[in-house]
Parts: sequence; C-alpha cells; structure tokens
Amino acid sequence: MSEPSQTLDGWFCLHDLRKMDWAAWRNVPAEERRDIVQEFVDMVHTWKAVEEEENGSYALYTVVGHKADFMMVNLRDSLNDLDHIEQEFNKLRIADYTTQTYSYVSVVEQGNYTPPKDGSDPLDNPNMRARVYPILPKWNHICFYPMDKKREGDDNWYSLPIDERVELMKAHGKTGRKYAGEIKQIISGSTGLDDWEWGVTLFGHDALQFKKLIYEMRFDEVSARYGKFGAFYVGNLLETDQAQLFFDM
Ligand code: VOV
Repeated sequence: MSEPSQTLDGWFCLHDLRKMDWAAWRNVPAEERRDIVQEFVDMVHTWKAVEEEENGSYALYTVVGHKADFMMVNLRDSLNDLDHIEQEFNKLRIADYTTQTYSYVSVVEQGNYTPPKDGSDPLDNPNMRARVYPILPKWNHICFYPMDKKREGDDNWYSLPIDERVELMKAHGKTGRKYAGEIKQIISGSTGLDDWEWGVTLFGHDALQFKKLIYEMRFDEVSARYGKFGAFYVGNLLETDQAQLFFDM
C-alpha cells in the first residue's frame, strides 16, 4: 500500500507574470512614464524591506520570449498576504499597461522522505527552516515551470511504495547536487492550490546550466518515467536601478 510522504511547508508563493502593452505605454509622456515606473520601484523597495526583516522574500526578473515581459515572485506567510501584494500591484498605474499572462500559487516545500529518527521537529533545524523560508537568490537568471508526477497506467507515482519513491528521489538529489553553486532550486507544492502539483523555480548565474541540469535529470527515472512538465519561463535579473531603463521607450 502506498502512503503519502510528509512535507514541510513554509512560505506561500505567488509567481505573477505580466506582459506590457508597449503600444499604449509609448503614448504616455516620458515624464509620466518615469513617475509610473518609480511608483513600481517604490513598491519593490517595500518587498526588499520585508525580505531584510526575513518576513518574506521576492524576485524580479524579465521574461524572454512571447509569454510575458516580466515576472514578480513573492513569498509570504499567508495566501492573504499574497492576495494583498497582487492587488496592490493591480492598483498601481503601471498595471493599466500590463496583462497578467500567467500566475502560479504554491507553498515552498521540503519533501521529508527521511524524517529525523528521534522524532524531533525538523523545523528546529536551521538548515531545514532556511529551505522552506528561503531568501530568493538575486542571481542572473531564472527558470520557472510547473510539473506533475504521472498517474498513467503503470507509470503511477502515487501508487509506488514509499521506499521506491525514496530511492528515486535519492537519485534525483544526487543529480541535482552536481550543480551545487551553479543552480539554486526552490520547489513549491501546489496540489490543491494550482493547476499542477509543483512549481520548480531555478536560479542560475549562467542560463546554460538550466539546460544542462534539466537535460541530465530527464534521464533520472523519476523525471524520465514520472515527470510531466508545463510551460517554461526564463529570464534575466531586473535590478530596481535598471527598471527605468527596462521600461524606457
Ligand atoms: C538544482 C538541483 C536540485 C537538487 C539538489 C534537488 C534535490 C531534491 C531533493 C533532495 C528532493 C527530495 C526532498 C525535497 O527536498 O523535497 C527534491 C524534491 C523535488 N525536486 Fe528536486 N532538486 C533539484 C532540482 C530539481 C529540478 C530541476 C526539478 C524538476 C524536475 C525535472 O526533471 O525537470 C526538481 C523537482 C523536484 C520535485 C517536484 C520534488 C518534490 C517531489 C516529491 O515527490 O516530493 N528538482 N529535490
């Protein structure tokens, strides 16, 4: 009989992807455009302040390709906080020139496949806490995609015995650890919260490492046999002091 593995759950997470209506934006006088962008930058500074107090975290990246122009990621204690952030953005003037092309709601998760044997609370361990309440790295690139584990015929992750899942996840972790220092992964669970079962958010110094890692993982049984993937969103770090330039016409 298969049983669920326990998860440790931390901050709620909202990925909010926006596309600019550049044609309408172009018609806004340059000075007003600068004010509008500054209003947005001021909001991002409030996210930074929350992060400095370790009450949440944020990431702001451009998105390359047609799917969006930029992506905001916020981590907070509750879904209410994320709702507030999203609505606050929607009330900014810049939002009038954006369309939300995708969004994703999840909770930062740490699979607890091998819980401590002494029965202690894993969240008493500072390393574990840092994994579910992470400060998002401000590395050069981001890669985000949602994924499921298959429930198709013989390839049903959810009917595998837990010890088999533990073994498959160990092999997965071994592949991932080869990229230590190159890629930082944030895995967030979204069963019951959004359309897929997990959000995978990767941060990298070099975008090519995303391709190398994900390709290598395709050969691990857990991905080869059980992984199902949604659309990929990749982009570049958008520093607040570069925001005027990014939105300039
Ligand atoms: C950057 C490297 C990296 C590393 C080191 C790493 C390690 C680990 C470990 C040790 C564990 C298990 C415990 C936990 O922490 O949850 C996980 C867990 C998980 N992973 Fe992972 N993963 C990485 C990276 C990494 C990638 C690139 C992907 C996407 C897969 C792909 O094919 O595109 C992924 C997915 C997941 C998922 C969906 C889970 C949860 C599965 C579940 O059933 O619960 N992950 N992951």
